[in-house]
Amino acid sequence: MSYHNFEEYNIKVTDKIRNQYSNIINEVGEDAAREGLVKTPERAAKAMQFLTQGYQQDAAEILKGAMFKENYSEMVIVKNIELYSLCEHHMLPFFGKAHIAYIPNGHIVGLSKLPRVVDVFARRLQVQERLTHNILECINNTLKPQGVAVVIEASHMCMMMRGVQKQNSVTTTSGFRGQFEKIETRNEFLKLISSDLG
Ligand SMILES: Nc1nc2c(ncn2[C@@H]2O[C@H](COP(=O)(O)OP(=O)(O)OP(=O)(O)O)[C@@H](O)[C@H]2O)c(=O)[nH]1
Ligand SMILES: [Zn+2]
Repeated sequence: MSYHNFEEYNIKVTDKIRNQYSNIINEVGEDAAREGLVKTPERAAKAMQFLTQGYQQDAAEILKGAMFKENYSEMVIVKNIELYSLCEHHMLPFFGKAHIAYIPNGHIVGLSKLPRVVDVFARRLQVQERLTHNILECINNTLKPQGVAVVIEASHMCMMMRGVQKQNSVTTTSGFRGQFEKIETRNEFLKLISSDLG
C-alpha cells in the first residue's frame, strides 16, 4: 500500500491521530478551533501517515518484483537518491542523499527499485545508522549480489532547529558487504560517488 491521495487514508486511524494533534495544538497555547487551524489536525494526521507508510510496505517484495537474469558483473551505482526520514528520538525530519552500489551475481534489479527501497525504510521512525543497514541488508539478502554498498549523508533537523543548533553539520553513515569489503572496490565506489561523472 502507498498513499497517493487523501482518499486512501484509513479513516479510523486518521480520526485517532487527528484528535491527538488537536490536543497538541491546544496544549502549546493555540486554539485548534480557530478558522486557520480547523483542518490542520486532519492534514497533520495524513502527513504523519504518509511519512510513516513504510511500516505497511515490504521492501524485499519490491525488489523481487523487478529482478532480471543478466550476466553483467560490473559495479552498478545509483547515487544522489534524495531521502526524507524522521528521527526516532524527536520525530523531527532528517534528510539528505543515499548512494547505493551493487555488483550483480546473475541478476540485475530494476533501477527505480533501489530508491523505492530507500523510501520504504526512510518512511519510518529511524536512526540514520539503522536506515543504512536496513537498505544494505535488504539488497544483500534479496538480490544476493557479489557485493553491496550504501552511503547516506544527512542533516538532522533535531540538531538544527533545536538542541545543539548546528546548521551545517552533515552525518555520513555507510555499510559494505561482499566485494565492497575489499578496500580497492570500496575506494572505487567512494571515488565514483564523489565525482560529477560517477
Ligand atoms: N546516532 C544517532 N543519533 C541521532 C539520530 N538522530 C538523532 N540523534 C541523536 O539522538 C540523541 C538523543 O539524545 P538525548 O540526550 O536523549 O536527547 P536530547 O536531550 O534531546 O539531546 P540534544 O539533541 O543533544 O538536545 C541526540 O544526541 C540526537 O542528536 C540518528 O539518526 N543517529
Ligand atoms: Zn532527533
